[in-house]
Amino acid sequence: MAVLVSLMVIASSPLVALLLRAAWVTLSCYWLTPMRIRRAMAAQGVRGPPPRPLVGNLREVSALVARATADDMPSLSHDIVGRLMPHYVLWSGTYGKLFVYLYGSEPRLCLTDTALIKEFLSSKYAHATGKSWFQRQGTKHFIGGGLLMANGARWSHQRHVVAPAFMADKLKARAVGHMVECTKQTIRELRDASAARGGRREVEIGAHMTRLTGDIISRTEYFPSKYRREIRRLNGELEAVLMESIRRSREIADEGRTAAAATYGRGLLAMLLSEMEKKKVEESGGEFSYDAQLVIDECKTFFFAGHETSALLLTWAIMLLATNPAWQEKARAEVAQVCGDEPPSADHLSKLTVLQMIIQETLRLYPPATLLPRMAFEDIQLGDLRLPRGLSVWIPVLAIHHDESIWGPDAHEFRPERFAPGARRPSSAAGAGRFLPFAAGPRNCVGQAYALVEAKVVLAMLLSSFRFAISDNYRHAPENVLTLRPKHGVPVHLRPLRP
Ligand code: HEM
Repeated sequence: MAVLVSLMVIASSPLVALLLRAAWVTLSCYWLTPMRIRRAMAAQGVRGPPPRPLVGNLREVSALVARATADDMPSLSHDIVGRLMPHYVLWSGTYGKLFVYLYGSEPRLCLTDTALIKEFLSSKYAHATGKSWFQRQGTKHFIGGGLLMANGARWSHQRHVVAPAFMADKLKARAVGHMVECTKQTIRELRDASAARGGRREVEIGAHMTRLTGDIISRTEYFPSKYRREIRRLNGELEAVLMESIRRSREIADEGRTAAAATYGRGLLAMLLSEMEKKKVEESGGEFSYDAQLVIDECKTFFFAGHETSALLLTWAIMLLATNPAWQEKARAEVAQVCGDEPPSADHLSKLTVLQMIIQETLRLYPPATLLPRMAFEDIQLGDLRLPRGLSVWIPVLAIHHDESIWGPDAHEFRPERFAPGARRPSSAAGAGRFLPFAAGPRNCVGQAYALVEAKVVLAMLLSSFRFAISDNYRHAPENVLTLRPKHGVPVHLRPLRP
């Protein structure tokens, strides 16, 4: 009795109460809630590996991935799921394709059923799902409140503002010309680089594609020129450059009081600035408005979301063409027939169907984003499943793209003909949920049309300028560092086709 009384006295002290509360919150966040969610899934027959306190199954995931990617692949095989997602292969084999594991304290449900994926990514759950606290924390200092990590009403508002900049007709009107000009410059650099190698003519094409897509997005969206180079190292300076650019644009608009859109010009940055101006003039008093920091976050989001992913698509496509000369010739012949000696124009693009098939097949085998994560912010009924609030749903895009039960026994082979017009279309309604390089539903990639136009323009121009073959120095070692990339780059031999 005396012990109980002393405990009650101690607990009534404010400091101790605070400490007890902190301990309770920590215990609840890191163990009790994840365990409750895990039990709720187990009650529905969805199981998974037993977790450890605090780390969950994190150590196993890290150890399995480290072991699987320690060496290069022995052959140029596209069967890469076991290498990049060994935990998926292990646990889906043990517990079935629907399983739960704990990434640290975050319970994650692995979802591969294509009908359920289609429903889950539909507009029905656009506001009930989003980016988790962990994800947002990880990118907070990088892309901040930009579209990629926004949730709920803020996300809708931001998406509504930026989406028009990426409509197909706008792209055709202004982006194709920038893409052609930037690619011409890269072709000159590639000619010089391969000539300088004195006969060997080998270049690491990935580095050139990264520079090229960086140039294209910054020029298309009218980002300041300083934006274009070594963006990662310049993160702080970059903010200052953008801030200065925003300040000057606003001063000009204030002096002239001209319509903001006309003053700022066109493109993403211009649209964001005029949106900011509009809110300032209207003094909307609404819950949401763009301020300078959010404009900066949005610009950075678009640069990072649209730069690396596009470069990887181009790099993997060149690797696949360099190792499949028959498809390379077929695509080159199509470009010659459609474009003649001209650079590709907006009108040519829809006629480049072989190139389109090659791009789709590249995105299937090597999707730059291998996973789609979405957190359930409220309880969700998905088919027969009840997903409790706080559960993260992970869609393993790479595994779905390589699934033999969906794509057939040749799922790991490069066969662009599966995307031929008239072939059984994976992107058709019946196949929705199985081809997800750009996600799906209202929260899909807002830059999808831009990325596809860019890939066609660049590949068409490279194909008509060079014949490429993979170098003996190529080491096939795909790795997943946020995006799916070739660990040692892609060295190719280039043979110029025109003087
Ligand atoms: C081959 C190139 C590309 C691929 C494979 C790709 C893939 C994706 C994927 C899978 C998502 C969904 C991510 C998620 O919700 O977790 C996404 C979103 C996004 N992408 Fe792309 N992307 C590409 C190019 C681009 C380009 C060129 C831009 C911009 C110019 C862009 C801007 C964005 C933005 C802003 C989002 C967030 C959209 C939202 O949450 O509403 N992407 N992308």
